[in-house]
Amino acid sequence: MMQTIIASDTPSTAVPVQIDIRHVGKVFGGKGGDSAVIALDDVNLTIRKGEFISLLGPSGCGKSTLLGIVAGFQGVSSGKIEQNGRPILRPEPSRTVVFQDYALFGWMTVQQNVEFGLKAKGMAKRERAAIARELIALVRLSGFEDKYPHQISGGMKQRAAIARALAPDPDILLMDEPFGALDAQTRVLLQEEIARISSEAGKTVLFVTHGIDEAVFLADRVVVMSPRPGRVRQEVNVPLPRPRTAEMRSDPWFVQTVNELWETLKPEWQKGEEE
Ligand SMILES: Nc1ncnc2c1ncn2[C@@H]1O[C@H](COP(=O)(O)OP(=O)(O)OP(=O)(O)O)[C@@H](O)[C@H]1O
Repeated sequence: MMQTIIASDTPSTAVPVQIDIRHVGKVFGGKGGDSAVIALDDVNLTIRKGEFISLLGPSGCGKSTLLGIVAGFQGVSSGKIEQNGRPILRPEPSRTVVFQDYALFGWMTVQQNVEFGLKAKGMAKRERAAIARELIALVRLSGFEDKYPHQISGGMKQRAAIARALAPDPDILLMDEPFGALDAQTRVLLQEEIARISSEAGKTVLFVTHGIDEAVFLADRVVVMSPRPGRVRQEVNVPLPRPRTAEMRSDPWFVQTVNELWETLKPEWQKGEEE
């Protein structure tokens, strides 16, 4: 098996821990004759402020379940999960989520979608309009403020969804296969965009993906999960400097790491295909 690589730019232990996942287990079903599914088993993960973590693994290894637990959508069956030392019990604006299917409100313009969370918080119109405009510029959608979701492309919808998720100024941005529905070229462009946006916004990010190259390209640390039961099998620190740029995809370390991860994960992917 591949060696876990410890990079020289591993976030210092002086950087505060933001999310602390300790011995987390999650079981679905098992009542009334159902067979239980152990979605997560003894998962441990520490996420430090400002880190970009990719959660990588084949279908069914519990990535979305873990992201949902960090979001506060669902509780743990065992173990504990904390944000800044306090248990995560419910969804909060300090942790926002970008899903694969955009989840924009179809009856609202881009501007209104981005303002939505700020309006819900009771922020005054001028202030929220100014914040939304800034974020729309950050995701390079200036000029499209008044468009409705059906009037813009999939990639633009996902940019708008990212701006909307950044609007409440969350501690952590949770992204569940956000580029999964996009064509290959748009996906590559958006990967470069999120690398830039997360650096510029200085956000902690937990990014769920099946894509090995996407996981390595974006992350400070790739957390590799294995299925049945879902566990963390390996962590790879990524020594590539920030901001990430397209040419880093041909860096020998990048190419070798993607290949090694593929060799490691291939049997599990093949097994998943056969099921
Ligand atoms: N609400 C639920 N009820 C029952 N089983 C569930 C539920 N949610 C997830 N599971 C099961 O838990 C396991 C982990 O699922 P999860 O969706 O977290 O995996 P994943 O790695 O995100 O997969 P994918 O990449 O396909 O989205 C799977 O076996 C799945 O069928």
